[in-house]
Amino acid sequence: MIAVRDLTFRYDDRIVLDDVSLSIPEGQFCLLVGPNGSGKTTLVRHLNALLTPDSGAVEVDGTDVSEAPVVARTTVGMVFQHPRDQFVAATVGADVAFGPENLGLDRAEIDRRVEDALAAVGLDGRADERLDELSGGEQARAAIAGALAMDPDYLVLDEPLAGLDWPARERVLSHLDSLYADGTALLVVTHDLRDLHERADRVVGMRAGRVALDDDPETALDDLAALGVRDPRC
Ligand SMILES: Nc1ncnc2c1ncn2[C@@H]1O[C@H](COP(=O)(O)OP(=O)(O)OP(=O)(O)O)[C@@H](O)[C@H]1O
Repeated sequence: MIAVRDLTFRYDDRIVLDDVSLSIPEGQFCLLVGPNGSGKTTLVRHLNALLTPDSGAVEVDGTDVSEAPVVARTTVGMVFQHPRDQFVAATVGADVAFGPENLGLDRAEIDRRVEDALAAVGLDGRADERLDELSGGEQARAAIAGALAMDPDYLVLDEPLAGLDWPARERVLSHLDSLYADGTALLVVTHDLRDLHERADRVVGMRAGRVALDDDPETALDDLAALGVRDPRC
């Protein structure tokens, strides 16, 4: 379980997360919604210790992530909205292999994970291409592949479908389905609930740094407009 307890965080003097408490159980498919600037990205960046709380704590499977950031980053995979920021290598294959290499896996296992992850996002056969020569959507898919190759227990995706063409979108959704079926917890930050709402177990909504909504997807529908989120049925 990911347990966020009484988390408060400021940028400079401005409170961006205000006493947030939230638990995400193993295997749950949870959507995180809310208006621009409500604190969604700031919250998820705490889940694997990319940010440190001013007060409160985040625990993953009972371990405080600030005390064990490497364990947290292995257990909680993260795909950001601007994939360029998260690449560490020049080519697609080297970047996707980077995480598994750091887990100390043997070469055959690394190669298998890279191959599977690239196939899952439709980038098979493109391992040797330079990341800076890919389109925005292809970069987004490479970033997702990087997280998939880590085989995390919890996977956080910030707007994973934005900018993807229809076949890539379908491929990513179908891969999310199989991860979920295999027991991976998914936390998807999004402004667009289409194709996600019906898959989710839960919708959490943020407003001004606080949790303003936490409900099952059907019940949450009535409260989406108040959070500036479009009803996926419209
Ligand atoms: N590096 C930073 N330095 C200072 N303020 C920041 C920084 N990053 C975010 N903020 C501020 O923190 C607040 C919350 O930002 P955050 O990115 O968490 O919101 P969000 O809900 O993810 O928004 P969006 O839907 O636009 O992605 C915003 O007001 C933003 O301006």
